[in-house]
Amino acid sequence: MRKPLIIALDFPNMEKTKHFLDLFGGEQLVVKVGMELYYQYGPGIIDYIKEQGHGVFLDLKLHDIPNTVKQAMRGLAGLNVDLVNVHAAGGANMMEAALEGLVAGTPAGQERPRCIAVTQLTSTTKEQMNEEQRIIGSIEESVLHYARLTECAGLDGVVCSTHEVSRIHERIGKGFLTVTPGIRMAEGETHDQKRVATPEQARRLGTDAIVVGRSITAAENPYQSYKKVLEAWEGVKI
Ligand SMILES: O=c1ccn([C@@H]2O[C@H](COP(=O)(O)O)[C@@H](O)[C@H]2O)c(=O)[nH]1
Repeated sequence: MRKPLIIALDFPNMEKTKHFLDLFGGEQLVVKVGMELYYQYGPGIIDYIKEQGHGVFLDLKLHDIPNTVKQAMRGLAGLNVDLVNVHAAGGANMMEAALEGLVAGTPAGQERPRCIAVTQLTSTTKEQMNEEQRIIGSIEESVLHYARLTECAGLDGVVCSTHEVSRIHERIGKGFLTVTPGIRMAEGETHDQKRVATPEQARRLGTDAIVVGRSITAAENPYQSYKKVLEAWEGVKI
């Protein structure tokens, strides 16, 4: 099965989003809708993207008390998205509640969206984690801890950086999804990302899906950049 390249649609408005998607003609994509678009347009933006036939990862990173997250997930389950997420730092009870909400809100006959948890953001360094979050040890230890917690809560996988993928697969198993942002071409600018990797590294380390934003969306020719990242990710000439 083809492993997804998820394009992060971090655009300021609907017009720019539509213009970007039009560049791909009829090609079926998997895209990520985050806070920037969803907080402005709500379910309407999801309906529009689904109508175009694209898969959707709704990246809202829920983090609140269990009951609030449960009820929010119940609502999101009705949007027919493929993947949603929470912050693992919200704890096991919150993650279990998220799953309960998703199961309860999924319309009969539809598959429930898969649910993953953010471990340590790819913009976080070890120093920040140690000093600001007061979590001791290495990033890898913290990510692994959150991944185990996520698995125990019954979720489908995690968001992490490419560099933690092999340890997670080794400890938890290959069926546990690893979705990795922080993807950059070797020559690319890293922006605010700290734990970055190239698409080739992600493929070699066994990542299940990569999330790519600015390397494609901010490129002069987004379609050409998409093809370049896809070739590197899939390891074949397209
Ligand atoms: O740890 C995380 C979790 C989520 N993201 C999201 O992925 C994209 C990355 O965009 P780039 O432009 O390729 O940096 C963005 O939407 C983030 O919200 C992440 O980067 N790291």
